[in-house]
Amino acid sequence: MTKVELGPDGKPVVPEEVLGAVRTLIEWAGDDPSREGLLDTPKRVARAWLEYCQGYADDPAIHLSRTFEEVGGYDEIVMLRDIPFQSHCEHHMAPITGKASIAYLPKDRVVGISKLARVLNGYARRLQVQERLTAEVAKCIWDNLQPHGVAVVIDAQHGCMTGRGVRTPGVGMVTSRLLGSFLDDERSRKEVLALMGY
Ligand SMILES: Nc1nc2c(ncn2[C@@H]2O[C@H](COP(=O)(O)OP(=O)(O)OP(=O)(O)O)[C@@H](O)[C@H]2O)c(=O)[nH]1
Ligand SMILES: [Zn+2]
Repeated sequence: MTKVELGPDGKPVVPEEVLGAVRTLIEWAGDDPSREGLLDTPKRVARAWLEYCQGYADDPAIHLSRTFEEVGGYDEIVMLRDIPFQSHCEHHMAPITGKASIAYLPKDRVVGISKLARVLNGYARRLQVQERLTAEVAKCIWDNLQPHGVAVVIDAQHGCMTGRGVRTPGVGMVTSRLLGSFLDDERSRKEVLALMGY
């Protein structure tokens, strides 16, 4: 990721070529980038995209580096259900809006529960396809916590299918990645999917 400089107002400085690119897009789309309402738009758009893509500056594995072992012998499923998130599809840079359920079956140690949502955001705030997002979140938890099982299910709507193209508002894309005991053991798989509400 390009190093971002902060201006005196504490906001990111936007290079002239980025401003120019947004101006060109506005013009190409049919509007006049020099009219008053659009004058500051390139700067806002550029800064907004830095936020949408904040994940490039994040190493999601770091969020899983602090674990706790004293959990009273708890060795059942730990889950964050229906975490709302936003991402952007890498094909159209259109919003992907949805919810993710993330579960793992701990082996000896657990992680602070907010960290699962942080891992999700670290990968979601990039240009994505939903399949890769699902797989990356699962792999990060699998590699770093080395649990007995990991399950990630994402249900999301794609702006490129609602606001344009095929225009099918309301349709959800569902993806899942199950690893370890959630993949191998039918009883565990059924239990985790039932807890997620599937
Ligand atoms: N598998 C998958 N497809 C996605 C995702 N996000 C967007 N897409 C699809 O990416 C595809 C890109 O297809 P193209 O034919 O190259 O692009 P397009 O002409 O804009 O396609 P339409 O959206 O059908 O108008 C579309 O079918 C999108 O629905 C995603 O996360 N996963
Ligand atoms: Zn798309």
